Amino acid sequence: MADTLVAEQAANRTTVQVDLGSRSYPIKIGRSLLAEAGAEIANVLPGARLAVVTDETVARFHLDALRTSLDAASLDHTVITVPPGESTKCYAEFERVCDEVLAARLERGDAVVALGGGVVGDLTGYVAASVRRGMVFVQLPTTLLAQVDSSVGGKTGINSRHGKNLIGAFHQPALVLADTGILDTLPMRDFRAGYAEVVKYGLLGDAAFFAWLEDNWQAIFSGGPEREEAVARSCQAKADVVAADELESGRRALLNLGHTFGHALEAAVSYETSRLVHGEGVSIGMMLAHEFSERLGLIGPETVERVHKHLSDAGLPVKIQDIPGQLPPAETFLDIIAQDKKVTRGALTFILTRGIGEAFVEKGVEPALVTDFLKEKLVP
Ligand SMILES: O=C(O)C(=O)C[C@@H](O)[C@H](O)[C@H](O)COP(=O)(O)O
Repeated sequence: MADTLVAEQAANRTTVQVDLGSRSYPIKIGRSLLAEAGAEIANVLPGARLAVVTDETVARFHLDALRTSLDAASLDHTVITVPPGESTKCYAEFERVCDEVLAARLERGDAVVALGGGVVGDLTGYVAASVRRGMVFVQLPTTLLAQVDSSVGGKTGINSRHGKNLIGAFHQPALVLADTGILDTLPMRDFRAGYAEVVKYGLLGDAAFFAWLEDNWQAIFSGGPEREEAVARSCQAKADVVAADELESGRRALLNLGHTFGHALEAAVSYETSRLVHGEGVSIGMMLAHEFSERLGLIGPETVERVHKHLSDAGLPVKIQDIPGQLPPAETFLDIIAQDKKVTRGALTFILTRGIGEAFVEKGVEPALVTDFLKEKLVP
């Protein structure tokens, strides 16, 4: 997966390039990048005006630093603040942010800038994709999850009452700046949740990376240089997949490992982040994908056990019972899964695996098999 590595190392910075022809863009990774955001953005978008979208929590910690940097680069900007949490990915906030961008009279060639985690990035990207039929989009991800996954690849969108991310567009950013220094102050629950997406890259296509994570996860958590390496390797893995299949007509679906079950779990708790955040859903979802693969005779118990051990060593939830409170029956999960974007002509699609690093896309999975499996997994 890393054979097209195009990373430049300079002054403890790494640049991973997402190669998409005229829509190619760099992901810059390293400490203190937020303080340089003004200069970086001015370099890519000279003279642009900006709408910075952020949430109230991120604004409290990081907005001043960004504004100082934008002012120093003479970048005229307005700030739009949204509430924190998954419920912000909704029609009402989408409408409000679009209207505020228009009220600020930004032009198509001006930029909408996401300062925040996955929720802010997904919502802001969809605003950027929609206002004036497509404005320039810049990602300043402030969580591990956003730095290794959601800020890269151009999936933008909001949730619907019918499911997660069901309304959206592919709209690539022009620039991603991942300031890894910000992760020092990220709450541990959010760091862990982001780590689930890091593990995903190993599980889906890079057994050596998974083994490296088994050896180095503590250094990643404690902020050693392994952290930057994990972010860069994750971004490179994602960049390779996205460059090969931008619009998810095939291989990109591998990035959805753990997400079919995970999204259903998030919907089942009505996106209440006190019960489950996205990365936790992905962790349980990846376990379920491995257990389901075992059920289908694709892998043995030792593989399931290895994945279970690593995720639980890292403090991530690994079973449905780790989610507090009541959950709906298996049939309700099936209804949610039937709305998944990977469903083709009514056939359920899952990302399954033949081993660590050997995930594959399986179309036409028998619904009864999934229901029976979930019934068992839901037993308290
Ligand atoms: O970028 C992708 O492609 C992914 O599937 C990455 C996922 O980790 C991410 O959560 C994505 O937003 C989920 O996509 P969706 O199409 O299942 O909504």
